[in-house]
Amino acid sequence: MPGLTPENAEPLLRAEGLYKHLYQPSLAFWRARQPRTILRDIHLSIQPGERIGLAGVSGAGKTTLLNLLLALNGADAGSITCQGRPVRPASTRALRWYRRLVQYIPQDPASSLDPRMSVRELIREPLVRLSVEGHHGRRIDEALDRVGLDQKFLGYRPGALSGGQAQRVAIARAVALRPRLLLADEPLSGLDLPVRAKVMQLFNDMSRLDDTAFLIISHDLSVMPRLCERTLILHDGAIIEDRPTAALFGAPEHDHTRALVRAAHPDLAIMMPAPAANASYPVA
Ligand SMILES: Nc1ncnc2c1ncn2[C@@H]1O[C@H](COP(=O)(O)OP(=O)(O)OP(=O)(O)O)[C@@H](O)[C@H]1O
Repeated sequence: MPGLTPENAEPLLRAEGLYKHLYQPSLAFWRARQPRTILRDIHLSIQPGERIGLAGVSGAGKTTLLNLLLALNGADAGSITCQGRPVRPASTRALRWYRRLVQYIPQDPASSLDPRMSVRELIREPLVRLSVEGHHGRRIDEALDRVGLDQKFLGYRPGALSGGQAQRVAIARAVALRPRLLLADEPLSGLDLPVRAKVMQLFNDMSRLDDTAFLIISHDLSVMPRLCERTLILHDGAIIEDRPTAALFGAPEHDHTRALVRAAHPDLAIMMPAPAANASYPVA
């Protein structure tokens, strides 16, 4: 029997053959409702510590896929497993173990954080909701420290935070649960350059030091070389590329990817090193 190597080890998260259809009412009442396929035959596997980018233009299906991976919606076909266990939208209780392993960092946290709660309450809330045992105060201090925010912010409410500070509170909420995978939706958008650099450094450290995996979703391909070793391109509901980021930027296989690379940075393609089978891209 072969040993358990990274190649044959069960990934942290595996999606196989996912389909999602949308049933739109037909304008002609005598015709049956016509399903529209939003996601088609999605295969995806995420190993511990991997940083993967998922890019695609508006309407490509990123949010729909994210909602399946977060078990907020069910797929019409295919399966998702986490550490070998099936993941299905079910009761909150049944999903508790999954929510502790897989956390979400929302786009635009400034507007998604409850304005009535202090930073301390915001970070504690998921620990209570998911019945995390142990000393919550210690976890809150640790999470705040991890995202580089001073303890004085614990008493602040979201209205008193800058965009970058709110983003870090949103990350601290997820980090306090010590998740194995973070799904981050446009995590750098709206941040100024120094804060962007801090968030990128944090993600990099978490993947290297704690083996936390990341799936970073963005319509902007230019974030991928800075953050992700592997990049997936979603186009019209299908993954058309899944390759090491440097290889993808060095020699995009699809016209659609070429257009995305050009839009991300006109000079980026020629700045990239030649693609190699095991290429990885240095994170700034
Ligand atoms: N509830 C819905 N009703 C009608 N169409 C929908 C619905 N949800 C998704 N769609 C359609 O499914 C497709 C994929 O949408 P989705 O929101 O997943 O794309 P996206 O890549 O996340 O786009 P964006 O970057 O703009 O958020 C789009 O064509 C969208 O119009």
